[in-house]
Amino acid sequence: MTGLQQGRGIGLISVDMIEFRNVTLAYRDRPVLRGIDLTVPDRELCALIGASGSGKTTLLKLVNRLHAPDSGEVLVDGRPVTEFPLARLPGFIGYVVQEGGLFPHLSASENIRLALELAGKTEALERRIDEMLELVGLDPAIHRDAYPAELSGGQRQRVGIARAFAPEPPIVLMDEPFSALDPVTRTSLQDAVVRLKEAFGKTVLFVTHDMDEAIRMADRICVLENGRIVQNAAPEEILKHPATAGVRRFIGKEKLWQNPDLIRAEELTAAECPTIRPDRSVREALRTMKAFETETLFVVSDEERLLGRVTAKDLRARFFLPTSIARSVRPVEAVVERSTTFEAMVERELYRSDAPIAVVDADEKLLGSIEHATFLAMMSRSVLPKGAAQSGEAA
Ligand SMILES: Nc1ncnc2c1ncn2[C@@H]1O[C@H](COP(=O)(O)OP(=O)(O)OP(=O)(O)O)[C@@H](O)[C@H]1O
Repeated sequence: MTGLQQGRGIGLISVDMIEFRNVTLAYRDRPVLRGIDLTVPDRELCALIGASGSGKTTLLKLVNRLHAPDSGEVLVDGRPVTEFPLARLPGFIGYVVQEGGLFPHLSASENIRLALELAGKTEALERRIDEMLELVGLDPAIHRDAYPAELSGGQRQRVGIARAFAPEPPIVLMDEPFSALDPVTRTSLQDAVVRLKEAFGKTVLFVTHDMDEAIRMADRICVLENGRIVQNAAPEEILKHPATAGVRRFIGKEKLWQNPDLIRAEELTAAECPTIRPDRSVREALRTMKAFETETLFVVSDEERLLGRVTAKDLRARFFLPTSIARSVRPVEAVVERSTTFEAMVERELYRSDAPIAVVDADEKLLGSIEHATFLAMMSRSVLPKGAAQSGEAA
């Protein structure tokens, strides 16, 4: 839902986009942000990532005016943030910090109610509070009257998230909200935020140190180094083509392999994939197999469309017959499109057969094949369910 449709009463806003235009900022003459140009499109989650001191938090705080740039502009929906009345910002921009940033003297429900009231919401507050607590996985009957000191770190964080999203602000800023949490709570809250963002259509700017978190949650990852953006791209692009040595180090060597949803069939496809036409003789097929040291050949039409495959075992039985291979062509069990992810291939349990996997384009033209050994090697490098990897090795 757009700002206009929500009728926030702060002008004719129709898109919830954040823009930084050539923003610079220095603390006591020490440059912290050096010419930042960044657009966070409507409804996207952008993760700001970078080493400690690279300027992430400072950049984030420019949006809700906790800092002001020395030069350049910060725009929300094309309007400088300085035009938005400070008093209305809480209803317009949600803000979550580490440990939730709750008011300690207010209960969970009072913390959320205050955010709703500041945003000018007056109706059905109690129902809204309970709904929000439930959305972040807290039981209102147990937690609504608890004070922050009576909640665990993860629960405080959940209340903080509920409070930020409760007024349905079009923009949510999150500053390392999960860094103090154990991995299980962390994952569950990461999923909760992505769910809330999708459900309410929010634009989220999210500061993190953790590349796994960024990959899991973000539509775009913006890497900061020393006050400059060195790369701003989709997680897949960052993993496959890190722009600088610094980004590469930040990602770590194995990160791509740990994200099988980002690896595509075409990247595993062997360049050399011998094929044969269906009118060729059995002898020719066997000769080709011998030359390429393979036990199977894909059969393709003159237009390179995949028709099936032949195996050496089947053909040897017909060796003395002066016939074409046409009658020995069998269907290909495993066919994937070039963009199919490795994760999807594992879900289809393609590791169970030792036949090569055919990779085709949208017109079913054969592009190449993925060897069984390549598939298994990938599985052993990836963090896939152990059972899957083991049964693959046994196949
Ligand atoms: N109020 C301030 N006064 C002076 N210097 C500051 C102030 N706030 C931040 N800095 C400096 O600005 C630089 C960037 O700080 P910032 O908090 O934006 O970095 P960050 O990337 O978010 O770091 P971290 O990951 O450690 O939170 C740091 O060198 C910090 O010391």
